[in-house]
Amino acid sequence: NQHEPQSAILPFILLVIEPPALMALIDGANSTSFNCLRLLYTYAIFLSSLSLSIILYRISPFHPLAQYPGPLISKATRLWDLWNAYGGRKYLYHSRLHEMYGPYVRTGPNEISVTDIDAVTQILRHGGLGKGRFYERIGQDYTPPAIISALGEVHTAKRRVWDRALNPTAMHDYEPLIVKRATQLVSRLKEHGTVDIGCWIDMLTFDIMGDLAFGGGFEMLREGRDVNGVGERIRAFLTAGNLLAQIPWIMKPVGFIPHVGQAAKEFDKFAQDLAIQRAKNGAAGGKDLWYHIADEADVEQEKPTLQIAAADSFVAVIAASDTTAYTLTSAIWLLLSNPECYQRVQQEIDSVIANGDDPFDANKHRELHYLSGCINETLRLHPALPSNGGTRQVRLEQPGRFIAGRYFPPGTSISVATHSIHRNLDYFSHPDRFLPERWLASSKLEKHEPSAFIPFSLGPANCAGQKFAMREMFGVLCVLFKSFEMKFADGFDGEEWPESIKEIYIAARGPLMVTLTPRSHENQV
Ligand code: HEM
Repeated sequence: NQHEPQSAILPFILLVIEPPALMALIDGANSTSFNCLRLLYTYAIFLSSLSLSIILYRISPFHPLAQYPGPLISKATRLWDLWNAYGGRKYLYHSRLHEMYGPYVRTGPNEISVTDIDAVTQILRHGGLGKGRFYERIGQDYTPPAIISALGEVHTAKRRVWDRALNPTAMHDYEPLIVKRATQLVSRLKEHGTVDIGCWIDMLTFDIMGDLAFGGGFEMLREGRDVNGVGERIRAFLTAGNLLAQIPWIMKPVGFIPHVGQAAKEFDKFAQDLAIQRAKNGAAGGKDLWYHIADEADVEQEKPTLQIAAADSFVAVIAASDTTAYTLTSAIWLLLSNPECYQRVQQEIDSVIANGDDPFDANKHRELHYLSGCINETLRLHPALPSNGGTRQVRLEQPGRFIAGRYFPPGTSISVATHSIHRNLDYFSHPDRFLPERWLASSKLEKHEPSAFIPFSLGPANCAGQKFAMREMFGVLCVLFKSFEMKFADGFDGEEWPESIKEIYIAARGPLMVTLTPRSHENQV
């Protein structure tokens, strides 16, 4: 069948009962005794002939996706991508496939990976394809409905709230909290000297989101570690989600495995406890993200329950912390690996942000053209969601779709290969090189296709926190470059660092060991 099952439960029951039922049917009344070996043979023959027939159909010219090129193993089974996802390098494997086969590659029996930006725009924009089966399942099986898994009108209503929570006026309210945390980061870093800078930036972004989404309480910077294991829990959740996303219909039965089901429940309970604490203690200062998400101003017709507000606020922590921290860490790695860019960006920051200025001032950020180029170049080379999150889908119950002149039958999943698009020679000259100046008006580079730059995705479900993330990244880099001279720590092999990057839905990274020396004319934030 070209359609994957909706849930594994019915197929699983059928697979278990069909062989003995067949045996009973064939033996009929002649059966005198139960023969264990014969039952095993029947299972083996039944399951192998079923698997073989499915595989033969999938790789045959009769399959509706037969015209799309791709490796035989990917056409035959999703297990191969599951294996690649397990190693965290699936996005790199897909990039290689695109180099070999072109902009449309069959990466699963019913999945196409796309790098053609015309198609990607049509897929993600209004009226394009909805979020795929993975999002549906996490919404149904694992979490109360939160923005990331919401579909249709529910998504539109939630998005309205999120857009209000992250508009310029709201962001202005958040600034004192962010500045306070950035100042704390600088003083904590001064106590150390040589640090895993990625880890400290992670603690900064988690503390900021803890303050904004739940009124505080993470206190990672103060303690110098992830006290409540928030980051660990989130990464474990994302790692599992990333694997389940490869075969979404298996999610429900996986939830019945005691340990997994328990972990999901604990995850929910953790968010609920934080929400109860925020509802009781109030904000860490002024209006925060929770104020909007929980609709404390009573603007919406329907106020969310505590459970739903908790789920959405926890999405804020998940969506905003590791993504921003990974991008900032990558920016530092790229700048340390390109000393001339490091010098230039530091000079620019020094000339625009005077001592005592607010490094989070958006008006100042507009003058930092080269820093803006560095951040864009980081997002291009190291997108925090290398595969743009989960797949989109031509819905089973609807007719097939023509996208950029190609036909996609009902049930087709489509994966947007962001990493591959960003490094595509058709869209960017010297695509693998860190060239911040390509983003400057004076750039002479031949190929530069801004529409192929999609680190925050596109369309109605693009990143709700894009402006917030940019403001935070500009501010944190200004603070760090004003406060410290940075270099790779002695004995640390900077060149090897990209090898540590793994995709766990978002990108995760290994330690980036950096030695920090306070600058003489440091900035007071
Ligand atoms: C450099 C940092 C960031 C990057 C690269 C990034 C990227 C993305 C991408 C690619 C998506 C689409 C994911 C999908 O469809 O599954 C997304 C969704 C989202 N992001 Fe971000 N993000 C960043 C930071 C943030 C921040 C700081 C916030 C909040 C303060 C945030 C909130 C969200 C939300 C709520 C969604 C879901 C939007 C929806 O479904 O309508 N993100 N982000």
